Amino acid sequence: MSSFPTSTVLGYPRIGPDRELKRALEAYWDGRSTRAELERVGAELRARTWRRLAELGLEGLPSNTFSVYDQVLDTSVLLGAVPSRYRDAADPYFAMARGTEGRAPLRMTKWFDTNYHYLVPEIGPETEFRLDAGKPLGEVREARALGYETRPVVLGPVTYLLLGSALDRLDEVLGCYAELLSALAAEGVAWVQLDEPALVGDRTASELAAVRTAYERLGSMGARPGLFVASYFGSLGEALPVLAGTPVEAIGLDLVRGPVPETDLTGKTVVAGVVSGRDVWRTSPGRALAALAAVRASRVVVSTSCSLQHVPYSVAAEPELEPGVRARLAFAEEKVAEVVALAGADFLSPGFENAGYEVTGSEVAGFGGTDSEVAGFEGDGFGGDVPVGRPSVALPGPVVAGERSPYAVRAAAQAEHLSLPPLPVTTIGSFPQTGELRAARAAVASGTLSQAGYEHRVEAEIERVIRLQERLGLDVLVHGEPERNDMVQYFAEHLDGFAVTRLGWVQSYGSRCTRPPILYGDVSRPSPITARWAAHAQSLTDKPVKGMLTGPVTIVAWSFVRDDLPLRDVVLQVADAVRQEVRDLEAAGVSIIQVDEPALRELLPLRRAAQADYLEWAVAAYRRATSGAGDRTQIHTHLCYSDADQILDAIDGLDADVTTIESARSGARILGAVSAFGRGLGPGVYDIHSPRVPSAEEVESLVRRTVAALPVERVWVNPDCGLKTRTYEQVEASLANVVTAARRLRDELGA
Ligand SMILES: Nc1nc2c(c(=O)[nH]1)N[C@@H](CNc1ccc(C(=O)N[C@@H](CCC(=O)N[C@@H](CCC(=O)N[C@@H](CCC(=O)O)C(=O)O)C(=O)O)C(=O)O)cc1)CN2
Ligand code: MET
Ligand SMILES: [Zn+2]
Repeated sequence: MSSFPTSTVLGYPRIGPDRELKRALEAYWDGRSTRAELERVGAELRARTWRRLAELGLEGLPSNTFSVYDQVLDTSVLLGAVPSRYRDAADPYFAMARGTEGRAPLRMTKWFDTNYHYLVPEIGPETEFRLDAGKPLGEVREARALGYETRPVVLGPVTYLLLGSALDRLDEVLGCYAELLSALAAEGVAWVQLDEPALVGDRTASELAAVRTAYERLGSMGARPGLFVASYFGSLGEALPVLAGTPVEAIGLDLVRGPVPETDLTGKTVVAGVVSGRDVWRTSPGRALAALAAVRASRVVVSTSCSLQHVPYSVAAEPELEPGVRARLAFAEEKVAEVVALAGADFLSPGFENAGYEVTGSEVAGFGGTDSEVAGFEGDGFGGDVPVGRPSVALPGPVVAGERSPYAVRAAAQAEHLSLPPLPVTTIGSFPQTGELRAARAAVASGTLSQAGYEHRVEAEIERVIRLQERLGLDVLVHGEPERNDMVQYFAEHLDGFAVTRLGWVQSYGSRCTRPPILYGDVSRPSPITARWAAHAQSLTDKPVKGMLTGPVTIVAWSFVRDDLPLRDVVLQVADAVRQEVRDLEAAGVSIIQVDEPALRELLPLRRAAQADYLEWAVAAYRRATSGAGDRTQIHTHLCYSDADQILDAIDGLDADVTTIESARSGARILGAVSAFGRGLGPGVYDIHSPRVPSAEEVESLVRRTVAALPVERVWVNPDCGLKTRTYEQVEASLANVVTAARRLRDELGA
C-alpha cells in the first residue's frame, strides 16, 4: 500500500469564489439554463479547486467533496436510498432536495454544530440499497484526466445510518461500501476517505460495536484502497480504541477541538487536523507543531480539523478589511498554505517535542512572519487576542434573569394592552427580499446610490409590507426586515467588535449562503439599530407591529468568533447589546418584541457532559437580553428546526410570552413536547422552505390539532419561519389561506 501523502485537507468549499455554483443552480431551477450547463460549471469549479490545491503545494488532493447540493444527499444516491416518490420526477436529485408540486422534499437539518444543512436520509422497510458509484468514480477519472491523482471522500456507513436513524441496516449498506471499495481499487485509487463525524458524539456500546463490525469487514477485504477514516468536530474518545483495533490504515483526528490522545497508534497513520476548518484565524505554528510532535503514530500527516467547506475561499478577496484584523485571518486558501508549511517542518525529528511552544512562524516557511510580528497584535497568534491599544475585556457582571413578573401577571397586562383576537395570525419577521432591494444595497456599496436614497426605498418597502398585511387581515404585523441583508450580518454591521466581509460566502444549504461576520473584539452597541424602522412601520398602522431582533446565541453561532474568551462571555456581551435594543424598541412604542434564537440547539455541545452548562448560560444570556422589557411588552421567540427535543427545558427557560416554532412537517411530536410550556405557542402551519402554497383546509387541520392540545387563548397561527426566500406571489396566496383558516376556526369557536 502506498503511504499517505504528507499533507491534505478533508474537503474544500464548492460554491465557487464568486458563488458561481449558486448562480448556475438558480438559473437551472428557474428554467434559464440547462442541466448540462450546470454540469459544466461544476466541472469547472472542481478543476479550479484541484489546480489551486496543487499550486499551493498540497500533496493529498481530495475528490468527491464537490456537490451540486449536499454531500449527504449524494450519499443517499450513492447507496440507492432514493424514495420511490421521486423516481419518476423530471430531476429526481433536485426533487429530493427541494420537492416539486405534490412531492415534499427530504427533511433538512443542521450538520452537527454547524450552520450547514443536510438532507436527512429517508430509510424505510421499502429501501433497497444498491450501489451507484458514478459520482465518486467520475470525479477520480475527471481529476486524472487533468493530471491529478485524488482521494475520494465519502460519508462513512456508520454516520450515514445514524443520520438516517437506521443503524440496523448496517449489513446491507456495508455490502454497498464493499462494492465501492472494489470499484475504486479497480480504478487504481490508492486511498479513500470515509467520514465518520458521528463518532465524536456519545455513542452507545452497540453503536461502537457497529463501528467495529463496519471497519473489520471493510478492512479485511482483499483488493481495496487504503482506508482513511476521518473524524471531526470533536474527539473520538471511546471510539478511538475501537477504530484503532480494526485494520483501517489511517485515522483522522480533530486536534483543534480535542487534545492529542494518549493512545499509542503505532502501526497507523494519523491524519492530524491541526489547522481549523471551523474558524477563520491563522494557525499558531507553535501550537500546531507541538500537537504534531506529540502524536504517537507510525506516520503523521498534516491536515485540517474538518472540511474547509465551512470557511470562505480567500482573504485575498477582502482588501477592505481593517489591516489589523485582516492580518490575523486565514480562509480556505490560506489554511491550505498553512497545512503545506507545517508539513514542511521537521516536527518528527527527535527532541522536537521540547521545542513546543517556542517555535515561531518564521521558522516555518510560508507563515509570513512570526506571530508576534503581526501588526497591531500581541500574543500567540490566535485570532481572538485583543488588539494592542484596546481596553481588555470588560467581563460581564452577574447574569441577571427573571426581572419580569410571573407569566400570569404579564399575560394579563398584555391582554389588556394589546386586545388581540383569539388565534392571532402573525408571521416570523421577514418578507420577500426582492432583487431590487439587494441591488439597492449593492448600489450603496459601490457608491451609485446614496444612503438617503437607499433608506427611502427601505421605507417604501416597509409601507408595502404593512399594507399587504392589513389587506390580508393579519393581526400582529411585522415591518418585513427589508433593511437586513441577513438577520445576523445586519446586526454585526451595526455593532462594534465585528468585521464583515464582501465575498466571504459560506454555503448554508443548496444555493443559499451567508457571510458569517467576524467577531474579533469586545462587542458593544454604539447607537440604536432597529428602533427607527420599527417605529416607522408602527406609524403606518393601528395594528400592533412586532419589533424584530436576533438573539445573542444566534448572533454568535452564525459568526466566526474570537477564541481567547470563553464563548459564554462573548455571548453575554452580545446579550447586553440586544438588551439595549429591547429597551429602545419599547421606548419607541413597540408593544411586541420578537427575539429570535434559531441557533440555540446548534451550539449545544455534541457530548452530553458539556450540555447542561451550555444550556444554563445560553438561557441566561437570552433572559439577560429580554428581561429589561416591562410586563405589558410581549416577548416572542422563534426557533426553526424541529429537532428541539433535546432542548425543551431550555426553550421553556427562555420564558418568552410566545414561542413560534417550526412544526408543519413534524407536527404532533413537537406539539406534544412544547404544549407543556404554559405560555403562548405558535407551531408553524406551513413549511416556508418550499414554493408550495398550502391550502386553507390543510392549515385549518393543523390549527385544529393545536387547539385540541392546548387552551385556545394560548394558540398563535403563523408560518414555520421567515418569508425572505419566497416570492410575493407565493406569500400572498399562502397568507391569505392562513387567515381564512384562522377566521373559520374563530367563527366556529364563537369568538
Ligand atoms: N446567517 C444566517 N444563517 C441562517 C439563516 C439566516 O437567515 N441567516 N437561516 C437558516 C437557513 N439558512 C439560510 C441561509 C441563507 C439564506 C439566504 O437567503 N441567503 C442569501 C444571501 C443573503 C444576503 O446576504 N444578501 C445580501 C447580498 C445579496 C447578493 O447576492 N447581492 C448580489 C448583488 C445584488 C444584485 O444586484 O442582485 C451580489 O453580491 O452579487 C443582501 O441582500 O444585500 C442567498 O444565499 O441568496 C437563507 C437561509 C439557518 N441559518
Ligand atoms: N425573523 C427571522 C425571519 O423571519 C427569523 C428567521 S429564523 C432562521 O427571517
Ligand atoms: Zn426560522
